[in-house]
Amino acid sequence: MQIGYINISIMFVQILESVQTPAPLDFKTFDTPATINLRPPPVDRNKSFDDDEFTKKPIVVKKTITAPLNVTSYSIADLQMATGSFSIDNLLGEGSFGRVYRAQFDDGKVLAVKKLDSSVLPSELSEEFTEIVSSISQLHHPNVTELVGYCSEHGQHLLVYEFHKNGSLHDFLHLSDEYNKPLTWNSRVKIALGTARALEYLHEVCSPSIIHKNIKSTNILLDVELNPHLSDAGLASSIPNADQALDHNAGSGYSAPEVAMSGQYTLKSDVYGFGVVMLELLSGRKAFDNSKPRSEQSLVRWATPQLHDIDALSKMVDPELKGLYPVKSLSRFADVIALCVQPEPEFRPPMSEVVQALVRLVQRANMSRRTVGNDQGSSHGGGNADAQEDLS
Ligand SMILES: Nc1ncnc2c1ncn2[C@@H]1O[C@H](COP(=O)(O)OP(=O)(O)OP(=O)(O)O)[C@@H](O)[C@H]1O
Repeated sequence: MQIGYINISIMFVQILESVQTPAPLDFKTFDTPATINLRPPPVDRNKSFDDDEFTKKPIVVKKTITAPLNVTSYSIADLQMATGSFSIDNLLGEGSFGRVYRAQFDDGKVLAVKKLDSSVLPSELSEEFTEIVSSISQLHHPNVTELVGYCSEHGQHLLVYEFHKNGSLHDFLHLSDEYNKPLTWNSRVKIALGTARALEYLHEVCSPSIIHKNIKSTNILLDVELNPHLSDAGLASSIPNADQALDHNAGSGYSAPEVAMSGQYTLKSDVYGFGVVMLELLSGRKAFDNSKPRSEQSLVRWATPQLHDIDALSKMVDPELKGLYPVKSLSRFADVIALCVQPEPEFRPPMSEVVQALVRLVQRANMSRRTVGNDQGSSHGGGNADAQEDLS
């Protein structure tokens, strides 16, 4: 009887210890970035009840590997109210993983709700969803869209993010209307630098490092001050079958050549996608545009031979800028692009180097502004595109 009591006590202490020792991801700097999977090792569902390890810790096995959820849990009813029953009027867009809705709550707060498609995450995978939420909720960076909540009810899985009023960089660049003025050169540099910092954080600060896998201008959201926020961070690397859902990206113009060949995503394929976004910022063109003549449809193929030729560059630059850009800044920006979109992944720079190059570009622009007084001397079109903003 007493032995039984001691055994039960030991088991109880074991369970308590396991529950009290969650394994949160740490975000220390690391030396050798590895290809990562944010998810903990999969649980072997074929293990029998006789299995030694299984019988010793039957309840707490998953608890020890999933960090606590520190985001709000919403009910479906809450989200239905806030999105007008997921009405078309509140639909912000639809992507690889599901639809995104604008949600306005009773207290006036506005958030974005991503309803994951059941084909992406079947209803029975609720435990996997908890792990996904747990992983993504640990990402905190000023240029990464923050996960603020989730909902897992009736087999539905929804992610609730902060809402960015100015929508995506893609829409801002390519669907500009009377409300969206063309982006100034400085705003473009600011967006590139912020996005580079977000990727540097995922690649080189998070441990294990996170491959975004889906860098493109629709995943860069802009706030009211046009600061960029990278969306979907940690999503593709934690959803079990994400790579299949991302297959349609093959012809989108953002996919690195080696991804198109082998389907293998790496940190360097993210760097390539980032280079394509920079090209979009420079040229105002889409990554792939089938309304253009064949030789100009792929932005990378069309633009890369011209990146080191200043005359060609000035023809390639977004006409919406109306010549208002400092020529040196443009050519340094083009140099960074050329490094990022190299066909050989091993020659592409790590994101920390991209950040440093863009910081130097901004610092030089700020210095020359201080010494010259304004940009007129160096602006291609004689305008003063950048005098009003400090990017550093
Ligand atoms: N947090 C948000 N705030 C404001 N708008 C958002 C937010 N998240 C997404 N959107 C809008 O919803 C659209 C769809 O987003 P989503 O990420 O689902 O798809 P996508 O970026 O077009 O494609 P993919 O799923 O391949 O990334 C975005 O282009 C953007 O306009």
